Amino acid sequence: MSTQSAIPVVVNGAYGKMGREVIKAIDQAPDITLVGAIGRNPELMGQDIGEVIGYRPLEVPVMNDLEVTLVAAQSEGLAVMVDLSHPDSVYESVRAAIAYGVRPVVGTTGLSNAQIRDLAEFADKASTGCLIVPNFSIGVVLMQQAAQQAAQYFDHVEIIELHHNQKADAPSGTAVQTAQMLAEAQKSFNTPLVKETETIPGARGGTTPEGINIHSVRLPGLIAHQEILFGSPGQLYTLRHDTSDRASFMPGVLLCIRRVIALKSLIYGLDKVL
Ligand SMILES: NC(=O)C1=CN([C@@H]2O[C@H](COP(=O)(O)OP(=O)(O)OC[C@H]3O[C@@H](n4cnc5c(N)ncnc54)[C@H](OP(=O)(O)O)[C@@H]3O)[C@@H](O)[C@H]2O)C=CC1
Ligand SMILES: O=C(O)C1=N[C@H](C(=O)O)C[C@H](O)C1
Repeated sequence: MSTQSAIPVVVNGAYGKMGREVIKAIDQAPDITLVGAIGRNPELMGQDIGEVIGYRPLEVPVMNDLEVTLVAAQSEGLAVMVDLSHPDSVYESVRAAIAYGVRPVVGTTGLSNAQIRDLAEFADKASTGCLIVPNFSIGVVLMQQAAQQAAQYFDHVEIIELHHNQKADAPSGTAVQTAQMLAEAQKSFNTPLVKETETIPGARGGTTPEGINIHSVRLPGLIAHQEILFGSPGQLYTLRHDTSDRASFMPGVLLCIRRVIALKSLIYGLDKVL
């Protein structure tokens, strides 16, 4: 019989589209317990987060003071902050969590490479685990691994990511991570055959330092989708992942909560902790 008590978790961005799903998933996980819920809407302060999200009373009030909530969480044991908020605020929130010894699981996208490097250094110095995970779904990990294999054989690749039109950042964190994984093949992609001219700026998408084009589509009716297209003379190889429900992210989120408490440094990507 295990004597370990449940892992205390704070959710930042608690009543957002992802935050609310995470709160329900935590409630159904016997080894994890919600101890804090952060949001900014002053009208919701002090209200029960379970009721705010239309679930069931959870006896955890919505708070807008991250630091107070982190201190309270830390007093309950080795605590975790799941961040599903906004690119503008995520860097500061993650730094604050590390400073208070609370392990961040970061789903929020839009962090720059420099910010990630800085957080890695900070987590290392503090010997505090931190997981940055641009995509929590297993299907995306499998697609990225297949893409890495294909990159050994194809010299031409473009990424198309498609999301709902309430998404703040472009390209998606998943697309950025996918391009970085392709770049591990250490080759130059997409050498142009002709001089290209964009008659509409941006028509060829954004280009990563490795020369991989990323195209971002934003439309109502979409959730989260990505295609990776490899081309070579006479053939096209397409990998595609579709998210039809945010439930697909929850096993990954719960896994990361369980994994991060044993870490002493920052790890980037779900694939590294599976
Ligand atoms: N890693 C993954 O697998 C996934 C990652 N994501 C990422 O998670 C993040 C959240 O996505 P989603 O739930 O769809 O977004 P939502 O906009 O639905 O939710 C974000 C929440 O964060 C709060 N918020 C917004 N701005 C700020 C800010 N500046 N400071 C603090 N809190 C803020 C908002 O509440 P309020 O303004 O009231 O505080 C809101 O409730 C995005 O970066 C998205 O890309 C999404 C899906 C999967
Ligand atoms: O904003 C979203 O919705 C999503 N964001 C993440 C990203 O930017 O890759 C993960 C997933 O695509 C959903």
